[in-house]
Amino acid sequence: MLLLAGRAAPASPASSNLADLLGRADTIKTVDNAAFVELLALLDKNTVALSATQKWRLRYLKAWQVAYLGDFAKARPLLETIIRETPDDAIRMHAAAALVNILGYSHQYEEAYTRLDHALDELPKVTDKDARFHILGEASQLLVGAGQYDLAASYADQIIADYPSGRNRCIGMYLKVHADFLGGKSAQSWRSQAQQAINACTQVNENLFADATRRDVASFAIRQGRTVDAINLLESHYLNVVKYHYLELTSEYAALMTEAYWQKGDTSRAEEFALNTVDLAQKSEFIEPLTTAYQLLYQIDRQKGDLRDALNYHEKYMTADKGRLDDVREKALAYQFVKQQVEAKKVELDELNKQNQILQLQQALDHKAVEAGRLYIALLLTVLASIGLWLLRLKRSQLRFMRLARRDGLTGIFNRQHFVDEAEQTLRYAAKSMRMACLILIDLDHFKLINDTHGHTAGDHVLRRAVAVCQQHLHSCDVFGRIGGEEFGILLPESSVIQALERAERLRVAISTTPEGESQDITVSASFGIASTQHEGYDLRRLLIAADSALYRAKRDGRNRVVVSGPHNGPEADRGSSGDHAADGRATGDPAIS
Ligand SMILES: Nc1nc2c(ncn2[C@@H]2O[C@H](COP(=O)(O)OP(=O)(O)OP(=O)(O)O)[C@@H](O)[C@H]2O)c(=O)[nH]1
Repeated sequence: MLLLAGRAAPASPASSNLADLLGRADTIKTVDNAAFVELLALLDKNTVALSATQKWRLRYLKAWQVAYLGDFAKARPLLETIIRETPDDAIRMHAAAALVNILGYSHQYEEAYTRLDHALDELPKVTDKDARFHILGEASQLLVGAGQYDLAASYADQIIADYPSGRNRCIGMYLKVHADFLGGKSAQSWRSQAQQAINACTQVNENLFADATRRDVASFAIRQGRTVDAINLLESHYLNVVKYHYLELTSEYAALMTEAYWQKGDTSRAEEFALNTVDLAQKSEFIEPLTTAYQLLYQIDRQKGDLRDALNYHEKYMTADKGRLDDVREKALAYQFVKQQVEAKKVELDELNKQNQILQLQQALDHKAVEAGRLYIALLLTVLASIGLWLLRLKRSQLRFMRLARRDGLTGIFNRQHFVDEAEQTLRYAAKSMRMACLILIDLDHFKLINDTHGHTAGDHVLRRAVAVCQQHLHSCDVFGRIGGEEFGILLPESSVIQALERAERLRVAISTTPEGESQDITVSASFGIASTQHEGYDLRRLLIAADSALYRAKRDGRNRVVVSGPHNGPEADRGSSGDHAADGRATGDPAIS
């Protein structure tokens, strides 16, 4: 893996601005590591003056330096603490990228992919372009190792999209070309893409990445059998590559030169570069160039007929190739394992989310059910209230109809039927309790004449007034009703004949007395007939007949008088023993009661 580090002018020792120093330190860490270390020491002495974020940044740079020196065991917990504790997204992303890098170097692929996955999950919220570049670059390189070339290319594409120019665009383009090359996309378009990457990197003096791209271009040429092109390209840049002291790239160049010269038939040059590759690759355990070199040394010795050496190299080749294949398999397996775990977690999370959704729906349904229940209750109460109201109205109208059915329309007192019912009930009670009762029948005198003389309305008025007068003299237990046109009945419970006679006489006087303020033109009087249970018994029919008979006699005897029915009141009796209760009353009044 290539180092994805900044490159800038060395720090000015005169700079007193700690924030600037911090920024500068970040950019020179690989270009001038010694100056970088000095800056770290300077910043470390001035930590008090640093803000919280700057302190985290300094901690990250110090951890990075530990990793850069190759002390992965020490660097790892430092980076892990930063990832866990820093509130700054960009610093966390840089630390995660550095950790992924050292985990990859240490062949701890499973953890490297897991860390990478977490960091990539967080990436959408990271706005710092450098932090995005760092993790995307590491992702692209690590995924190439797992054989995930398309994915690696897509992360490189994101870097290219983030940077329209400059160093990071060069690196993005290199990563893209490299992933596409390993992914087998070696078409004509790839060659022009590779050229563009070389140009982009040369423009910004990133010769290392330009030469790394040339490595792929040369490898591509060897694959196509364009051996001379490959040798020319490799030879013209090999010395430059050596100067980087970047052993991985140098050993790869040497291995390619071995292949190219072998393909060309230049066995001695091929052997020279193969031994060179072995020397370089052994130092740094770069297994792929080593495999290539051993394989060719075996072939060269076999061609030379040096079978013992050939066998020796073949064994080394087999061992190196096994190691290479194991490493490739390990990376691929680790990637697949992490991917599966992530998928499983996702499924688990989806399942939890679904359960959550179901719960929420359930709650919503319960809520709706409660609401519906409330609505039903409200509806029920409304229906019940309506029914109650309706029943009340029905009862009222029933009562009104009953009253109308029982009352006389003109005077408001009981009509004939109701009077009969009530009187019969009162008489039954009186009979049971052996108490006397009397029935008085009242008939207005010459009422037809009043109607004829003063009109029907005046007649109605006379009727209402006569009723009102009677009501003034009634007791609460008396039963009062209109029997016919101008005829009324009063049943007096617990009343003797004498009492009935007295009360009838009071009524007679009251009716015939014209109230003050009323016209004296209308002369009103009434005749009264009284029957008592003492003589007639408690049958209403008999009482009515007897009272009517007495009333008839009152009319016959001159009206405006009271006559009591009874044996003493017969035509003879009237004048006999009783001495005629209703003596000579005239229409003018003054009835004589004996
Ligand atoms: N204004 C009015 N007149 C009524 C009503 N009901 C009955 N009448 C009248 O009352 C009169 C009763 O007349 P009659 O039966 O001849 O008796 P009268 O004229 O009172 O004579 P005597 O009973 O013999 O004194 C009739 O002319 C009826 O039309 C009513 O509700 N209003």
